[in-house]
Amino acid sequence: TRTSRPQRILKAVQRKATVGDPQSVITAIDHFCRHREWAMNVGDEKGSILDSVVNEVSPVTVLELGTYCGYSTVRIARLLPPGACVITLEFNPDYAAIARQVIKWSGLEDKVQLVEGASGDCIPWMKEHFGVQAFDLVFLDHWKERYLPDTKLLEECGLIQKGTVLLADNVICPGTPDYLEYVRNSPRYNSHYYRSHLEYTKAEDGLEKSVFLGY
Ligand SMILES: O=C(NCCCCc1cc2ccncc2s1)c1cc(-c2ccc(F)cc2)cc(O)c1O
Ligand SMILES: [Mg+2]
Repeated sequence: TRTSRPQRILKAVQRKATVGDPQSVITAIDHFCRHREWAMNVGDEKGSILDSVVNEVSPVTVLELGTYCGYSTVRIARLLPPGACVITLEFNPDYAAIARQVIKWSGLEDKVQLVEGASGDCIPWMKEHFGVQAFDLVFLDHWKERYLPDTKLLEECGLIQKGTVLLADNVICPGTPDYLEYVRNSPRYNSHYYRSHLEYTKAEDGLEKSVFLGY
């Protein structure tokens, strides 16, 4: 059967990127998705905003919800200092298998823990299994209707503490209206919308950054 789109993305990385060079992996994926086939990576425009938030937060522990091919995992991990790490959850085993190879090609496997499973099942085990106290940064990029329930679950599990930054992709397209309403109206979050575009297109999309203010 035909290869899958994630497999074709991995091929583009193996053809165009240099092993151990995260920027070349990012550039190879962006080139493929802009000129060959669209894919749901956060992309270069929103990716630059992601980079600036990671640099501003200088997180020690990051949670990414939704790995896909590992594009944003590589963007985040390449900016982390030694000792910092990103735990990334992926539900789809085929996506996870490709992401592991993309992350390995970039040479960042020591900074990444890829967990296969559904966010609702994995989040309650985070403290026990991974010795995480609280996350400094959470990048939400998974099922759009899971953004709000998983944010509430993270709060209940004590994985969001004063100062934790939530950064959510696709708040306009496909859209996460209930999540936006919650973080923008809750007295416990300070929210800011970074206007941008849907990856590799002219359609509007953006990232919402929400800082938890504590109880
Ligand atoms: O669905 C999107 N992303 C989530 C994929 C769901 C994968 C999951 C990961 C995981 C981990 C843990 N638990 C549960 C889950 S479920 C997505 C879709 C578009 C888009 C935009 C316009 C279109 F016309 C068509 C697609 C753009 C984007 O940037 C996206 O991120
Ligand atoms: Mg996205």
